[in-house]
Order: sequence, then structure tokens, then C-alpha cells
Amino acid sequence: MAKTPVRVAVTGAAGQIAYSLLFRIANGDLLGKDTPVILQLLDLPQALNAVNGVVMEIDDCAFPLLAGVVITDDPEVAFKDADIAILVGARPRSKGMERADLLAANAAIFKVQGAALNKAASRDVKVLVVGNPANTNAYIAMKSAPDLPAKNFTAMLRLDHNRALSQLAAKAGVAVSSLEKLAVWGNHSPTMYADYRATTANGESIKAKINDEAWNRDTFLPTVGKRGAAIIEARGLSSAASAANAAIDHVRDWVLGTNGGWVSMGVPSDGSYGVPEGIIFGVPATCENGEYTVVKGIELDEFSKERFKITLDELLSEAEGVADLLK
Ligand SMILES: NC(=O)C1=CN([C@@H]2O[C@H](COP(=O)(O)OP(=O)(O)OC[C@H]3O[C@@H](n4cnc5c(N)ncnc54)[C@H](O)[C@@H]3O)[C@@H](O)[C@H]2O)C=CC1
Ligand SMILES: O=C([O-])CC(=O)C(=O)O
Repeated sequence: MAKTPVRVAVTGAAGQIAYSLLFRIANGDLLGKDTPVILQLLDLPQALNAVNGVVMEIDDCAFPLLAGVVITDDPEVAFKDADIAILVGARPRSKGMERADLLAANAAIFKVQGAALNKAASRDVKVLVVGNPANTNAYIAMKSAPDLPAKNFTAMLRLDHNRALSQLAAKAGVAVSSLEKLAVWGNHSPTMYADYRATTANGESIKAKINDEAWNRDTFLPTVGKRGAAIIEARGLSSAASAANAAIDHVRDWVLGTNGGWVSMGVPSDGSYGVPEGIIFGVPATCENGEYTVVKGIELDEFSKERFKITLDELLSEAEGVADLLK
């Protein structure tokens, strides 16, 4: 019997990330080649003409799995019965800005969208926030949706995770596909802590194989942390296709499972690792039957504790910065 189509809402549908993301969702890369999808696209009124143009192109692909498209500037229409909501729409940063500079500009958007999700979306909606600053935007959306389970709200750390995998594979001379058990902790910002102490390639410790603590501190962590800025510097625009790819990876793994493998996701803290409850913090997780489970019991050494504190302090100050908005 044909499967019921899954309703996937995407905000910022006229933007550069969406221009990669929407075609891949319609192609079945998100939910598998046996699952029809309905795209529910949101953007600002002045961008709807551009969304219409993107949808003309989507039509011209004749995707067999595409069961419908909704185009709207009303968040409640976009999120109506949504099973998945990928919140991309926000102002991106330009040269010289830090992601935190976007906090004020983007916070209000996520309050409105959280409230609209609360009202209109499926009670099981899986929300991924991509728009920066992603963790705190997810926090605002979650706090603005009191009738939805907090665990439904996640932020994208997967781009950092994928960047780290690629750097590690190159350094160690192993295939990306052989790497397991990488953790990216904290905020999607240069403070994130990509932690490969537990990572293995074909069962062998990557830390032992690389055996270069100076590289970890002085090259690897800054490269992963500042990759977004390096791409803006080189391209004049922030990363788009790689961000769309990471969004696909995040949601696909959440829905379809990771077979025991670790992925990094920003999720509301349950208090583990000393992160105050509700703060959206990047953690290693496994996914099964549509649920994620945080990997527990990882010991933090002195260096890890230092890095952990820096990224947590940043998130706590971002949360404080939006406290008034949430009253
Ligand atoms: N978490 C991550 O790893 C990454 C996050 N990003 C972030 O993703 C966001 C989007 O990036 P791009 O697609 O490159 O930007 P873009 O400027 O090309 O597109 C953004 C789109 O969002 C729309 N928009 C703005 N406010 C909106 C609202 N209230 N409701 C609906 N749509 C709205 C705009 O009209 C525009 O079409 C930025 O915040 C960027 O910093 C980018 C790369 C990676
Ligand atoms: O750096 C930016 O502004 C876009 C982004 O989040 C990334 O590429 O990681």
C-alpha cells in the first residue's frame, strides 16, 4: 500500500540553503525512496515570487515522490500538521560578523515560529533549527511552544560534525566512512568542541593514530570552529550546499536511525554533563525508532572540561540575552 505523504515544512524557502535542500527532500534523500513528501514552504511576503520560481524548477524535475507543495507567508499555514519542520529562514551573517551578532535580529522570528508550531504542527513534529544562532533560536522556539514536547526541538551541529569528520579523515589518512564515535559538544559557533578522544577508524583509536595534541588545539579545533567564516571569506556568502546536506543528514538519521552510530545534535539538555536543563547543547547521540538518545557517561578530561565550560558559558549568556523576549 502506498505510504501516507510526510509533511515537511521548510522556512526561508527562497534562500540559498533552501535552494539545495528542497530538491534533495523532494528527491527522497531525507526520508527514503519509498516515502512521498508534501513541501510546505514559508518565506516573507516580498520573497514569495522567488519561492514561486523555485517551485517552478521543482515541478520541472517531476520528482515521483513529491505529493504536493504549499507556498505561504503565514507560519501557521506552513506548519499545519507538519511532521518535520526545518527552520532555515533567518538573516545570515556577512563578513566580519559573529553568529552571536544575529541574535537580536533573528530571535523574534523564532518566537513567532515556535508559537505557530505550537498551534498548528503535528504533536510529534520533529523540528530542526538551522538559522543562526541555531542553538539559541531552537531554545526560543521550544520555549514558545509549551504544548509540544521539548525533545522535539533540535539545533544543527551536524555541519560541525561533518567538517570534523572530513578533517580527521584527511589527517589520519582513513576513509570518512570508517570513522565512528565523534562528539561535537556545545554551541554551533567557534566555541564548539569537536572531541575525537573516543573516535575510531576500523576499531583503531584515531587519537592514538594522529598522536598530535598540538594539531588538535592549534589546527583542528580552529579549522572546524572557524570554517563558516572561512567560507564566507572565500565565497562572499555563507555555506549553503554543505548546510543543506547537514540538515538532510540530521533529520534522516533522527527519523530512520543510526544503527548504533553516533551523530552530533543540539538537543535540550536533560541535565546530564552538568548542562542546565533546557539549554540546547550539542551532544553525541544515537537514533532509533524516531527518537534520539544522548550518549551518556563520557569522561571529560581537564582540556575537555575547559572547552566545555567556554561553549556552555556562551550558551548561557545567549539564553540570558533573550530572557526578556521570552517573558
Ligand atoms: N546551523 C548551521 O550549521 C548553519 C546555519 N546557517 C544559517 O542559516 C540561515 C539561512 O541561510 P541562507 O539560506 O544562506 O540565507 P538566505 O539569506 O539566502 O535566505 C534566508 C531566507 O530566509 C527568509 N526569511 C527571513 N526571515 C524570515 C521569516 N521570518 N520567515 C520565513 N523566512 C524568512 C529570507 O527572505 C530568505 O529567503 C542563516 O541564519 C545562516 O546563518 C547557515 C549555514 C550553516
Ligand atoms: O558561519 C556562518 O555564518 C554559517 C554557518 O553557520 C556555518 O557555515 O557554519
